[in-house]
Amino acid sequence: MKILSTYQTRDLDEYTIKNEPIPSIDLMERAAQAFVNSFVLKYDNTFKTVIFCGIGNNGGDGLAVARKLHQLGYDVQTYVLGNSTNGSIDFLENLKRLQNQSEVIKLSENDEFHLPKKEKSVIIDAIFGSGLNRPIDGFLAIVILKINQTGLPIVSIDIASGLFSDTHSPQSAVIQPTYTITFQYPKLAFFQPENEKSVGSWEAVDIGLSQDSIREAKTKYYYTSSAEIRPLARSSFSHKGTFGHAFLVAGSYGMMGAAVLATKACLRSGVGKITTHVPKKCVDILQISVPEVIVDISHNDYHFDGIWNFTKYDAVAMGPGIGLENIDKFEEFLKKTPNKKLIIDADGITFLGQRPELLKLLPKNTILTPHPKEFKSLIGRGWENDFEKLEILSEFAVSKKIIICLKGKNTAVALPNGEIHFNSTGNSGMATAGSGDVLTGIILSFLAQGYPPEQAAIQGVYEHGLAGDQAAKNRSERSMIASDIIENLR
Ligand SMILES: NC(=O)C1=CN([C@@H]2O[C@H](COP(=O)(O)OP(=O)(O)OC[C@H]3O[C@@H](n4cnc5c(N)ncnc54)[C@H](O)[C@@H]3O)[C@@H](O)[C@H]2O)[C@@H](O)CC1
Ligand SMILES: [K+]
Repeated sequence: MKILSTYQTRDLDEYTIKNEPIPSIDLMERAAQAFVNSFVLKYDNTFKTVIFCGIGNNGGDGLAVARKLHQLGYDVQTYVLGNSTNGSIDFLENLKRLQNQSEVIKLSENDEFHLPKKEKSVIIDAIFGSGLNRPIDGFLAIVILKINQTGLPIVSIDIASGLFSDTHSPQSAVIQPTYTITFQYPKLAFFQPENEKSVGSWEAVDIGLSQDSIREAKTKYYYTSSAEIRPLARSSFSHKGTFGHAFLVAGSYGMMGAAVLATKACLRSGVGKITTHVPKKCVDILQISVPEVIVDISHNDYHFDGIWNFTKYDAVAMGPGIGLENIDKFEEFLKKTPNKKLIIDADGITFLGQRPELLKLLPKNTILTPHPKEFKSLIGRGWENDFEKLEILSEFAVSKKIIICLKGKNTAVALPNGEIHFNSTGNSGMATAGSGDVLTGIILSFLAQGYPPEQAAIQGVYEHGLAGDQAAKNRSERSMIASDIIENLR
């Protein structure tokens, strides 16, 4: 699913209005209905509903929502903030329609107002939407801070008031919603950790914007939903050679869990065969934990000490738990991999950060799977905010011609063409030791089976999160561990 900018969304709105055609007031009605359809599933009409509206089109949505909820038997209290005579055309039309049916309280600068104390209340935020063009201050900022302090659930229409859709939002008055019901597409702001409190949970509802126009819109940002996941067909005339032979370099004495988890995850993701390279004293652990693995045994008893020949394998993964003893052997390994499908994780990424000139040795489309701290060490710098981080991420993937899965909530997969694909699956239970090793195993498996590297990365991240979500359902986010993710791969 595409993630479009505010300007693109405005164009889409205009195109839809002109070409469907549909009057803009009816499009607003459709948007308000889509919001209400979702809202009523969360808050039934036993909740007192307090709606704060600005005077632009976001406020217009709020007024239409107020009317619809009133008609559904909700106890609705509607506030309009600011001078309503300056309102947008569709705002003014919706104000008229609502005032015929229900009271509207107008608030400006020095007016006293009291927020609901009733426990069973919910606030709807329709002060500003995508039209925000500067930080909120003055009277409106005070209202927003008061709303946030009520402790009541808040549902934002389209986007939290005060939050910029496409750029960094300065620390100022921003609604902190429990839930955001956004129109048609998620906004880029939703995927930035710095905005966690200004988004809450979110859902995108279809308001019927022109599909032709959406198809033509150009963007570098995408949201991976189930519709984009297309597993390769598995022929029934197959044997274990059909599904590839993976090679994994992982584990060291005391860190064998990494090798076990990555190996198992690779097998559970459909690979034909896997050979795992481990130090001599670690062989028994691996062989007993995963009888299906073929073991390639190092000369060294305890840690990674170079490998000799891996030409026969379809894809190679390097790094989980190998230790940081031998960077020279790591360099030697990279020199032997000019045409390999390759994924590098964990200690392998740390090596690249320690010796950045090695990045030149990575084959095109190599997949790296850093978490933010590892990514910082890889690029040798930090960032001022999460939007800058995305720019750096995209530029790095383009300039090095590699794929980077920057791990976290909504893991961002950056491709060599500059695109960034945000993942839609996963939960906080996956922030647990070994979870990254499982991801490496899954992506390795897909690479060995012949998935194009971009798809292996995007789909690997998606399936990893999906299995994690199932694991959290079976246990809980708190008690799940990395092995549970493997058990829930399907
Ligand atoms: N364009 C359309 O056809 C549709 C728009 N929709 C709604 O319209 C919203 C966008 O509406 P608008 O473009 O009218 O903009 P908003 O309603 O977000 O803002 C209204 C106006 O407030 C002013 N403003 C911006 N920042 C301010 C600040 N910090 N302090 C004081 N004033 C400020 C600007 O002049 C802005 O145009 C969307 O978020 C969505 O909710 C929906 O009804 C769907 C259809
Ligand atoms: K809003």
